[in-house]
Amino acid sequence: MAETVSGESKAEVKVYDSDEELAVALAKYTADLSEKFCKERDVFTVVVSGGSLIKSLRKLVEPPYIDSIDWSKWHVFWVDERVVPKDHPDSNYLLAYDGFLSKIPIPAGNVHAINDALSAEAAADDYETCLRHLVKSKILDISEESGFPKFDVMLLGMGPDGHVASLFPGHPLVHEKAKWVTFIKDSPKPPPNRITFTFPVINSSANIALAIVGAGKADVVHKSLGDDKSSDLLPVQMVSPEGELVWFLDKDAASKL
Ligand SMILES: O=C(O)[C@H](O)[C@@H](O)[C@H](O)[C@H](O)COP(=O)(O)O
Repeated sequence: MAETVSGESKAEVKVYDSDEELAVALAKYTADLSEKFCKERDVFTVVVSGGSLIKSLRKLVEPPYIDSIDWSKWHVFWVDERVVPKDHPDSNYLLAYDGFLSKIPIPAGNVHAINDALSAEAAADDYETCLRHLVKSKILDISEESGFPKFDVMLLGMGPDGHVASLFPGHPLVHEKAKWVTFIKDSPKPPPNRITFTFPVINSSANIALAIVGAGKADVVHKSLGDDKSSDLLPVQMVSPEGELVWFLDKDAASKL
């Protein structure tokens, strides 16, 4: 059973007894949104991070969801990507392919990975161009409020330092206001070269799920959801979508709340 802890913002915080229960709930959450957006828009735009999030999505590619979801309507994107070849062990594409994409009947053209032949800077520009085309073709929604693309859902992890996407604490990229996609060449988490969505894009989302497991994240979860806002905001605290934000925590990650 999930316990819902009320956060101080409009975010909903759900705590699960185990990593397994969290994975079941995250699958249902995603499948329910898929049904809603496929009905409303006839497409479903889904953004994933790398890291442990992909493991947390494992129940989505098992019955009943593997059979009930209309995968042909899905368009998949990465909130951040390491600038390495797609078959490199550090690639977020490869992680998602092995854990998720290889198991579902999604059209290859609906999987929007970066161009791994380009430099970080060029790959970021190229990915932004790809998003602009998808806005023109009405696959990707645009926020009337912000003018930035509005994804149906972002399924994100958080690092133990409070980073989300490749937006790290204290890095100037957290303040980017104009670009949709940008690049980083000095990521404190290896590998150093990455591309990342910016906060204006992240925060234009219709839905964001933050899936966080393990005791190693407990301190930062406590800081993020606690009252003490005296120091600079962590990137995860800057996640504040137009739509709904749900934190999915296992009890270890929530142990200091
Ligand atoms: O490319 C990346 O590094 C990820 O996209 C990154 O943003 C990840 O989501 C967090 O670092 C959390 O990763 P963990 O859940 O593995 O700690």
